[in-house]
Amino acid sequence: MSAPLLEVRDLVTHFFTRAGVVKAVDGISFTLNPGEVMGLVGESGSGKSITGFSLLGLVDAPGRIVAGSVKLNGQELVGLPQAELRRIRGKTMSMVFQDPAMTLNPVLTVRRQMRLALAAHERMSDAAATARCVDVLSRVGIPDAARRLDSYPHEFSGGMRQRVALAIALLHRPAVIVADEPTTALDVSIQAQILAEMKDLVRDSGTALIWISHDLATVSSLAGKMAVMYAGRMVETGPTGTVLSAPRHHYTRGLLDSLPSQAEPGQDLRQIPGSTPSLLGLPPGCPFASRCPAGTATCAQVSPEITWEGGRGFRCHHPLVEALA
Ligand SMILES: Nc1ncnc2c1ncn2[C@@H]1O[C@H](COP(=O)(O)OP(=O)(O)OP(=O)(O)O)[C@@H](O)[C@H]1O
Repeated sequence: MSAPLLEVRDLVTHFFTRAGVVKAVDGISFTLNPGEVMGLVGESGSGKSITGFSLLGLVDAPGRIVAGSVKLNGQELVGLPQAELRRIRGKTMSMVFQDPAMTLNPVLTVRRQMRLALAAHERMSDAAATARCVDVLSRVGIPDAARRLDSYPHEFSGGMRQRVALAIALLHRPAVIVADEPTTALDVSIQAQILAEMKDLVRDSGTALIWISHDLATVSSLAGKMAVMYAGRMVETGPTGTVLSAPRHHYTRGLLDSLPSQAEPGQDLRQIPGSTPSLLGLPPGCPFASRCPAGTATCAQVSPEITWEGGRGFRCHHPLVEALA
């Protein structure tokens, strides 16, 4: 069997702060093949964004990758000099952020920024560059793209701005896109449109997509497989339908129980009791132990290794066995 497009093994990223070591990403492993979409879910602060940044070599001091491997088309990215990572970023692997302002420069027209992004990796005639820009803008749902090229970011609505940022990420037809909550700040109807467009893009281009979100509904509609993060760790992973219908980890179950559709009409949503632990002083065992309905003394003391069963994996001493009703 050929090597996966992206292979992440035991990735660990820490921030070395005055207050101590923040274990933001603590042993993430997954593979991704062309055309696959993986959802990365978890509560705020669970390490989703830092995982995405780590893949692209975008973690700045006081943070750094301290262990693990990220292989893209078989090439190890961890430890590559920044100059080489820049050659890969935007070209073979690109990132879309929650806030399009992270990508877009407010004082440059869209044409100018796209031209600069193209020039970073390819020499092209003006005519060829314009054709490429119009093509990607049209593909992400920007009407009248040739005319809109000469607009500034503020002349677009929020949804259209995010589409422009997405178009820039797509300019070089990357093999992998890491999308960090790109629709979270948008209206629900615009979210649904962009999700539909992302599905088409992945289907038509074979691009692999990592879709970072705290929203299980978007992940369920877009991603064939998913990973659930808790306190920097990947606590469960597998095909999305299987994980959501028969979670093995109690945290995944808790997330599902807190969805509106799971609540009895007229009742408050069930929240997972307790709060997420500080990543500065994680307990020795399972970080979810103190909130877990099945937590035992062993769970508090011994960190569970990941158990792989078929295409899915989970880190739990007392995994759930029954599918959800
Ligand atoms: N520069 C930094 N210095 C210290 N700690 C940091 C730094 N950046 C991030 N962290 C820590 O890393 C942890 C993971 O952050 P991350 O942004 O990946 O979470 P997230 O799951 O993406 O959350 P959200 O959904 O809110 O974006 C957080 O607890 C945060 O405190």
